[in-house]
Amino acid sequence: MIPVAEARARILAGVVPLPAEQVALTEALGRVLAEDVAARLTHPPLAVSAMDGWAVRTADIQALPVELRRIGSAPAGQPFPGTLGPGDAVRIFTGGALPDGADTVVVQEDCDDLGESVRVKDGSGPGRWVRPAGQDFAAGVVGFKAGRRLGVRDLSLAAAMNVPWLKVRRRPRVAILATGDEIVMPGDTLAPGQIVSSNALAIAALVKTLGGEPLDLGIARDEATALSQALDGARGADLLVTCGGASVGEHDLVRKVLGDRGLDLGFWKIAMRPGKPLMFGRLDGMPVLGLPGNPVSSLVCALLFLRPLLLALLGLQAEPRFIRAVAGTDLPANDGREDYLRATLAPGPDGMPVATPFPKQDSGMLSRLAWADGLVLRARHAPAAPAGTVVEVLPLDDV
Ligand SMILES: Nc1nc2c(c(=O)[nH]1)N[C@H]1C(S)=C(S)[C@@H](COP(=O)(O)OP(=O)(O)OC[C@H]3O[C@@H](n4cnc5c(N)ncnc54)[C@H](O)[C@@H]3O)O[C@H]1N2
Ligand code: MOO
Repeated sequence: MIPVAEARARILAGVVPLPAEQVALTEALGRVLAEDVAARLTHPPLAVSAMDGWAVRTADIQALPVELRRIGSAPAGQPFPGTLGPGDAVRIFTGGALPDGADTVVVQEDCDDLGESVRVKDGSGPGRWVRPAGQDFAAGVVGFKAGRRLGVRDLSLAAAMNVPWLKVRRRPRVAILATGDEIVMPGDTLAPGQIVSSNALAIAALVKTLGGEPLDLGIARDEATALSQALDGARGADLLVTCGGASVGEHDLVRKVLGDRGLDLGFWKIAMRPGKPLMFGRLDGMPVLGLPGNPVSSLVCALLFLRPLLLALLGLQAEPRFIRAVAGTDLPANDGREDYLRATLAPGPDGMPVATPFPKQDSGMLSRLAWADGLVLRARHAPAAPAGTVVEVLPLDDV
């Protein structure tokens, strides 16, 4: 059994980000930028008004009230072509270009529109309610750097920068194979002894959440030919994930079948709970992760190994991010397997959350995983720790 950190290091060794592809802005949400994005224009392109009102010269509004001559108007998109001279005013609207000669805007609430003229009753110095050209960004300014996962606000900025297409990392294609004679699809009628496949569905959802493309290879029976045939479907994938059949029983055939197909086995079995029988290798260069069948083991392994691998393929920071919390209960001494305890998180008195592991941690109990807020990390051979001890927690709020 190798330690968790070593297993992850071996999985990530030599992984390079996938090639880039170009997508329309409308398809870019959640994708990871492969190159810096620079503004293709200056915003605002010229000085514009921030309010509906009147564009005037500060020199003309020193003594108030004052009546100024209306010489035109400047709605957004239709700049006033002339220049303001002494005593002139131009009706202006939010987003309208500030006319030449004007240096300030007075909001319409502080003016009386008299038709041919305007009475200005209040107003302040130069630049008031004026958005200078380039206040937001100038052409050529880098809005985002390569390696950023694009969110809703980023799409808005890219659009404003007049960038209608973006170079992003190709989505990792992940073939997912569930195995087991007893496994049926959710919604199927169950014969005695059968159970519903929860793993493959969850793994596919995780892959999608991370920006990958799951490829469902279905459920293979515990039989070498069936397994081997199902594995044919992984051709062209960037990564193969199997669920179940990873342990030592005589029905646990995955490793053998993969071996017959030429798997270059990296490791099998790690010092971790849940997830001991995790397997990793390469099949014609394609990484293969053999997840244990127990549903909790499968998902926890996916979070600690599959997620980093997918992130690395997308060129993102791959190491899991832990937060600190205080233990809500006494923690017993740990054995030689790094332990990940499903726990609730509650606000603590000094700002640090309190992590309270569920009393029972069997790796078949998905309910506790779904109800947990985080996984409390217990190092190998960690001594007993009383409630209140600071612990590391892998948050589950994003999965
Ligand atoms: N003698 C030993 N037995 C076991 C060991 C061991 O070291 N010695 N390791 C245990 C550990 S730890 C784990 S984890 C499991 C993993 O076993 P497998 O990967 O071979 O998984 P299966 O035997 O196929 O299934 C285990 C369990 O999970 C259920 N399962 C399988 N696939 C799915 C699925 N897609 N969705 C939901 N549930 C699934 C399956 O029905 C079993 O109940 O081995 C221990 N045994
Ligand atoms: O690793 Mo197993 O996941 O302990 O049940």
